[in-house]
Formats: sequence, C-alpha cells, structure tokens
Amino acid sequence: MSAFEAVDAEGPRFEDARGWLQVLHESERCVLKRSFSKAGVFRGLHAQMTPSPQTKVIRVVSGLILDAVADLREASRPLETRELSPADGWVRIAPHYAHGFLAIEDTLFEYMCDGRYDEASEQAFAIGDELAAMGYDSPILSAKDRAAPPLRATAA
Ligand SMILES: Cc1cn([C@H]2C[C@H](O)[C@@H](COP(=O)(O)OP(=O)(O)O[C@H]3O[C@@H](C)C(=O)[C@@H](O)[C@H]3O)O2)c(=O)[nH]c1=O
Repeated sequence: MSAFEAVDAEGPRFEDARGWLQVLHESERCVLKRSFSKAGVFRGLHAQMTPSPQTKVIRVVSGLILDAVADLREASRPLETRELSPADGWVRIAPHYAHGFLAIEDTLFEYMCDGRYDEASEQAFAIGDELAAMGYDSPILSAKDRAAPPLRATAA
C-alpha cells in the first residue's frame, strides 16, 4: 500500500436556509467540517454528551463571528462570548462546553472534532434572550435550534 493513501475527502453536504455544512473527512476518531453561514445566522449551542464528548478545534476562514460557549460543568451554565475573525487562527473548545456562534458577517468556518458525529448524544441549548440583550435580535436558526430549551431553563 502506498504511504500516500487516498482518503474520501468530500463527504455529504447539507444545505438549508442558514447556508451549508460540508463533512470534509470523517473517521472513528475525528471529523473535519466546513460550514458557510449567512450574516445573521446563529448555530448552536450544541454539545455531544456521554458517550460521545468532543473537543472542537475551530477557525474562521473568512467573515466574522460572535463565538459563544457555556460551561456545562457549572450548575449556572455561565455563558462566555468572544468575536473571532481569521486573524485569531485556530481556537480549541474543550468538551465540557456547549458551543455555538452568530455569523456577524457572511462566514466560512472550519472545525475539527475528535470523535464521530453522534446525533443521539447531542444536546442543543437556546440563547436567544442573551443574544437579544447583546443587540443581536431574531437570528436565523435551524428547526432543531428553534426547538431547543433555553440555556437558563436547563441551569440549576
Ligand atoms: C455537525 C454535523 C451535522 N451533520 C448533519 C446533520 C444535519 O442533517 C446537518 C446540519 O446539522 P446541524 O444543524 O447540527 O449543523 P450545525 O448547526 O452547523 O451544527 C454545528 O454547530 C456548531 C455551532 C458546532 O459547534 C458543531 O459542533 C455543530 O454542532 O448536517 C452531519 O452529518 N455531521 C456532523 O458532524
């Protein structure tokens, strides 16, 4: 076998009103993805729970996002946000965070997760009130994220 083994480099692509998500490569141990989000889209917050927690390594290829994480180890689920642009390079998100982002501009985003996508273990949390308080009203959401319980309602 050649040392340069060809791998499936383009997996499925999912399009919806937010933009698209492309799986670039997936194995048992990692999944590499790219997504495009129109300005005003919010994706998340999402976290894969036991038995499939994931560390995510993320970057903005083009555009600008407000990245958001909530620490699921804390009863109060504290939310932290930070603007990320291409200049910030790769950023690591530990598995105990639920993660999401608002596209402030049209944004191309790439991320690597250690471990497979496991939809059954995923939990979604809504932060519409928190975004509105920061001046980001009526983000464009997926049906799944519209149906998610508010982050605060799930806090102890
Ligand atoms: C995330 C993902 C989705 N999909 C499919 C499921 C669905 O049909 C379509 C769109 O999925 P979602 O709506 O969950 O995509 P999206 O809202 O972009 O989900 C992502 O949000 C950001 C904030 C994250 O942190 C990521 O880990 C991931 O949860 O793509 C996969 O096949 N593999 C994957 O790894």
